[in-house]
Amino acid sequence: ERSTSSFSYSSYHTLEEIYSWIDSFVTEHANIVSKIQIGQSFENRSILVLKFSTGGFQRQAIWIDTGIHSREWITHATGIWTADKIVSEYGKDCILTNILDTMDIFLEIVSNPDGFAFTHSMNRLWRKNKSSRPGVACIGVDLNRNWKSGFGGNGSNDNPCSETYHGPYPHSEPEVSAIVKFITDHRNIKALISIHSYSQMLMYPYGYSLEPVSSKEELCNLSKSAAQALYKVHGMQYTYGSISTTLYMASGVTVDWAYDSGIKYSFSFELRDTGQYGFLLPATQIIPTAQETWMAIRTIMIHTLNH
Ligand SMILES: O=C(NO)N[C@@H](Cc1ccccc1)C(=O)O
Ligand SMILES: [Zn+2]
Repeated sequence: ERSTSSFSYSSYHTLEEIYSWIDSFVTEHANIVSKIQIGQSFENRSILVLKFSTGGFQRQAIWIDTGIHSREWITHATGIWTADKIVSEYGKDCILTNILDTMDIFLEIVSNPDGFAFTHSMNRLWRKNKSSRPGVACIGVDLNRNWKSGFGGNGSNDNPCSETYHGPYPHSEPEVSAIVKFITDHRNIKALISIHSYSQMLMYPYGYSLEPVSSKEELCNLSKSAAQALYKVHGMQYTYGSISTTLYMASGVTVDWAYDSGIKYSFSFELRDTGQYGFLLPATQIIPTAQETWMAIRTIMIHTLNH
């Protein structure tokens, strides 16, 4: 991509197109965006994070990841649009400007690059990463079951051929350990938003337990406000609540690890739709989905700034 002006934000893109867009995007907005490689995938692809910062050092920050499940293409597309929204709103939208004048934003768009490449080449519905181990018959670990909190519990599977295989041990997967290392070393991440599709839900911990988290009132109210802000844009209804009570038991998930690591404002989205197209959401819905999701993300960010 020579420049982002020719990039279509209303289309789905390949890994190569996204990585070259990232380079153009960072070049064009070098005053506020930088690119960090936090690690390498199992198949040795770069794992890239965009950093949005207006200065300071180790400022309190917000982490957003998309694409941890490779078939959920609407999430990468939403991440890309969100990156462009952040740079275009800075200096215009006073809420986003206030956020970025105090906090940094980290955005990992392709959190599972090997799986994503595979959805373009071989299997559009591939979910896991592409790790393989001697003597193990099937490929891939579910990167949303490989985290330490509740690892191996109900709502994950110890069968390597399962779509929810948790892996041999917590943080065994390079795509997960890279994030763990980055967030742990940073020491000042205040909110984490991990974006999936589909079902139209906004959820907070726990997935590994039916027990309510200590901050359940606050997280419930915040998820309600965020869902309402989302609804106002295009009338899409999102349900909200804890993962285990709203969706199903899921152990070893990103947001449970984040919450148990002290990141109180940890949320997971399930974007559009509710099953009509599912993972094959038409590209015509990319921008509407991203627009409404932005209003929910912005609600979570301003709450994080003010608390
Ligand atoms: O990935 C999908 N659907 O595609 N659903 C998520 C649901 C989820 C999201 C966040 C935390 C726990 C559970 C999954 O990993 O099962
Ligand atoms: Zn998912």
